[in-house]
Amino acid sequence: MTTKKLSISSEDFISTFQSIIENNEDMIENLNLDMYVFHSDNNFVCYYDKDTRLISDEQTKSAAWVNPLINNKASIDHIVTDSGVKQFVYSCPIFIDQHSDFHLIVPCHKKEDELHFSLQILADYIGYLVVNQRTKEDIFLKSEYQEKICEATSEGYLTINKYGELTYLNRVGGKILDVDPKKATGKHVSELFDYYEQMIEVLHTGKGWENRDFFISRPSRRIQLVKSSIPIVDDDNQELVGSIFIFREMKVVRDMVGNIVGNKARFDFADFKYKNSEMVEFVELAKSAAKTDSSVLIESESGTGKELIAQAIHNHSHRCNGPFITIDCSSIPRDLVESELFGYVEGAFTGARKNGRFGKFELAHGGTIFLDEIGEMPLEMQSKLLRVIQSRTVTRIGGNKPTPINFRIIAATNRNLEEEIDNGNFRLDLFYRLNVIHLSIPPLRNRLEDIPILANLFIEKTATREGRVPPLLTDEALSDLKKYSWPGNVRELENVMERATLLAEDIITSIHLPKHISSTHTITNNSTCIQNEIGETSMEWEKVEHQLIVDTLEKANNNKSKTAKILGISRSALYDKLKKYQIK
Ligand SMILES: Nc1ncnc2c1ncn2[C@@H]1O[C@H](COP(=O)(O)OP(=O)(O)OP(=O)(O)O)[C@@H](O)[C@H]1O
Repeated sequence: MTTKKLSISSEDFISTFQSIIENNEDMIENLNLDMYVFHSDNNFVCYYDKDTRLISDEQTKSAAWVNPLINNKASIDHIVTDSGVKQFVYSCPIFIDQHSDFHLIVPCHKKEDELHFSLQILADYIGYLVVNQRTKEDIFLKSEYQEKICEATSEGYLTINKYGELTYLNRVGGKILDVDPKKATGKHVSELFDYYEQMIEVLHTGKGWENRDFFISRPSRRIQLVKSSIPIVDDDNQELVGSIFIFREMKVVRDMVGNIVGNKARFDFADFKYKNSEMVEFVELAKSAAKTDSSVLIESESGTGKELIAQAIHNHSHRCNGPFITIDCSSIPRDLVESELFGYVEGAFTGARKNGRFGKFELAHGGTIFLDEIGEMPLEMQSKLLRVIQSRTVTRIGGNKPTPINFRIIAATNRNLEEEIDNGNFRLDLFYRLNVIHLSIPPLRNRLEDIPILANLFIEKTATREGRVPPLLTDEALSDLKKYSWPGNVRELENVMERATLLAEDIITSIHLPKHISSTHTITNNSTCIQNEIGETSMEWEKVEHQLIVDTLEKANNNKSKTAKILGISRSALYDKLKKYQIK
């Protein structure tokens, strides 16, 4: 085994030498000798003057005579000093971790084996103290570093010894567990925590675990923790000496996940544009719904702004700082709905992730859960959802512990749920639970006065995105927009205006609108001619758009959210386009 060489400076050496002199005054006085210390590279380190009893690191006396004495062996030599005096010199290597970095050189008038023996003991003692001092400093520094790291982290750290006694708890840990680290240290975990059995289990099995979740009862509250445990084994005898526990509050983990996944509501009521009096009433009702914590059911046609209103309600409610979790019940594969909503524990089914997974309900803790297209939810899931709403708890698939969740539900559908109930597709009891506050957004065809404001909003949005001046919407085009029935509501208008803005230069006229909306082709020969021209231009545009979508999809590895983001359109707009161009 190679010994690691301890690096030690002359300054450190002198300070250790100094403390030996001070602490062993009698012995040093008895020796009554001047002492030199040299480094193995023949450099002078320090000198102890027996008369003044001081150590000096200034080479006041020439010591060239000492050079031949510096070697790894203890020796006694009869030499002539620089001043011409003949004397014996004892040379004793000072071993520091088996390396003789320093040498104790002691001139003396007569040769005494016993004295040489005592000096070698002194040299060994110096070596021992230097190592000891350095090790103590290293250990101190290491534990200081470790403590500083543990205190600076946002996670809770706790250590127990092999007897199950708490040996360390950091400040964050103390706060999470509602325990004073100073008072708790030294106590057995069974006196401190109600989940101590899992902690002791690590000491019995010697096996740690990662990211398990726990519920613990504290005097003031019940909290859910995510915890990992690392057993500590003594390298020398392979004995288990304790365990470290690292933990976080689940709430913090959820917030973190939420921030990464982007579970935030973006829209506010100010983003909702309208003029129509029915809409004024609707928004007032939605605003008062925001002040309550009751479930809301929004039943409206597709594209009317249900999600926008759900986000605005959340942002206007006392839950505005909590997560806003959207679940699109129509897009989750049937057999994945349960795990998406409620999560699962490790080993719940083949292919289940190690350590299990959160469900969307858990992620919504403290916030709002938006169940979009609730009418598409499979019947068997409806009863599970009802249970969750009633009990306000979620049990992960394969688990047996219900987790209390604080959430508010806003559900939306473009189906007529009462009809679905009559047809046996929707549970009446779930409908009652969801329909505490009922909201319905009027379809766009019933609020023509909203068309100009919305059309201009979308023209501006597209032009800004393209870095252009927004084109002017002509009365002719506006009149066409008002005549159309808008089955796809505001979303359809948004797409039409986006397309028109891209096709037009300074003004948007009828010719920039899709054939089924535009009146141009029915008016004059001249217009028909223009229509034909524009028809070709539109076809050109569609070709370009088609290719653009295909290329972007390829770039985004067929990830639709990413593709929609790159193209600067909503996911649903992308789906519409995929359908339109029959892109699989
Ligand atoms: N009054 C409005 N003011 C501004 N934008 C609106 C308004 N209504 C709808 N929108 C916009 O229309 C688009 C469709 O809205 P949203 O997705 O909320 O509709 P939806 O009713 O949830 O649709 P679906 O039923 O298909 O899920 C969004 O881009 C939204 O911002």
